Amino acid sequence: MPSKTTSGNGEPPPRPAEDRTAILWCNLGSPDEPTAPAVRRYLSQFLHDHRVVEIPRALWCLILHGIILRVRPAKSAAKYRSIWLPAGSPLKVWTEKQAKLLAGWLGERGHRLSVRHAMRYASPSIASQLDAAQAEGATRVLVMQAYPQYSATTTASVIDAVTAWTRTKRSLPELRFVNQYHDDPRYIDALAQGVEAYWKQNGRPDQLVMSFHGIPERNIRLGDPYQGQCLETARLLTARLGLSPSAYRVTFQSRFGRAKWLEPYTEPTLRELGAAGTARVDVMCPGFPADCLETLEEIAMEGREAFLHAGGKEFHYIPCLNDSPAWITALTGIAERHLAGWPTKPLPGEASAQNVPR
Ligand SMILES: C=CC1=C(C)c2cc3[nH]c(cc4nc(cc5[nH]c(cc1n2)c(C)c5CCC(=O)O)C(CCC(=O)O)=C4C)c(C)c3C=C
Ligand SMILES: [Fe+2]
Ligand SMILES: [Fe+2]
Repeated sequence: MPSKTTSGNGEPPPRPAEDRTAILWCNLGSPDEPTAPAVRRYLSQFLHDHRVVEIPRALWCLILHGIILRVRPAKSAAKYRSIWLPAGSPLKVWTEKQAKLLAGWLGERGHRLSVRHAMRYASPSIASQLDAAQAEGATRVLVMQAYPQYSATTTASVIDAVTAWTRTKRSLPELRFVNQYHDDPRYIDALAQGVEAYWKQNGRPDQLVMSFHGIPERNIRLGDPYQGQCLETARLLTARLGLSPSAYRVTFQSRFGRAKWLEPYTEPTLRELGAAGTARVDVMCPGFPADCLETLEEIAMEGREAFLHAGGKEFHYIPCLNDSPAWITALTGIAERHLAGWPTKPLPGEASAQNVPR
């Protein structure tokens, strides 16, 4: 008869696995290359997500396959080509670098864990990175997102992708989600340091425009907290910078389709400021932790053109947080706060408990 300490075949029972933590650093994702077919694949996955477009399925598939996926890929691919880096899409390059820096900084602070970057659309997918983390022995996963402001269109969609993965698995890691950090003092400080450093080198503008990605206004009416969180980020940042209300604007960009999105829209605001004779405008995008198509092309190229063409004199684009030390400090702090209770450093007496010989 097998003893209580064997698994029934004479072998000792499986040793309780040591808990290992992984952080999943998630962003939106980019096409794999700046070509129309690659952009079509990317947009098809992105725009089939019901969190992103809430139009009834049958009607939306008609519009999507009949018009959008025929016309938009070539136009978007040309825009992607204008910002593409030798190593790939800026969004992907920065997101990967942020994950590596976060791993390094947490490692230097004594944490034993891994950090993987994942993309909601295209690659590397959330499912593939969760598989890889589990294959490495991760029993705990902290999901962090490159969306400081919560929106169902982005944050909830990442959570959907993680929970879709859990439905395919028998043995699940413990999971935690960071849903938002729009008012985290470390995030605000990282933004402020970026602006202050830029102004120290380049002088100050007449107007600072803080441009956030838009969403349909209807989503706000249905309870999405996104707009309020953007406004709170802007309030905290301008207070930290000591700006009076007449020195800045908060705007929303990247409108898609004909429905009413959050206003004021960025590009008309830039035209209005140019036409009103504003000599210099600086634009920053506090909701985007990494530079991407929406900041480098839509703001730094198209926005510049709109402002100058309307009569403005000087346009400056202040880069996103990207790999700034203040941002990696902020990410490290946000991660550490959410890791509480999941020891990633040996606790007094605990290290030996996991090494008791059997
Ligand atoms: C269709 C509706 C869209 C909603 C709603 C939306 C919300 C949303 N998006 C971001 C962040 C990013 N969006 C990016 C690109 C992008 N966004 C949409 C549409 C919606 N976004 C499209 C169709 C595209 C693709 C490009 C194009 O064809 O215009 C990006 C950049 C991706 C890159 O590869 O660089 C980011 C980042 C947020 C934060 C948000 C809601 C809060
Ligand atoms: Fe479809
Ligand atoms: Fe978007």
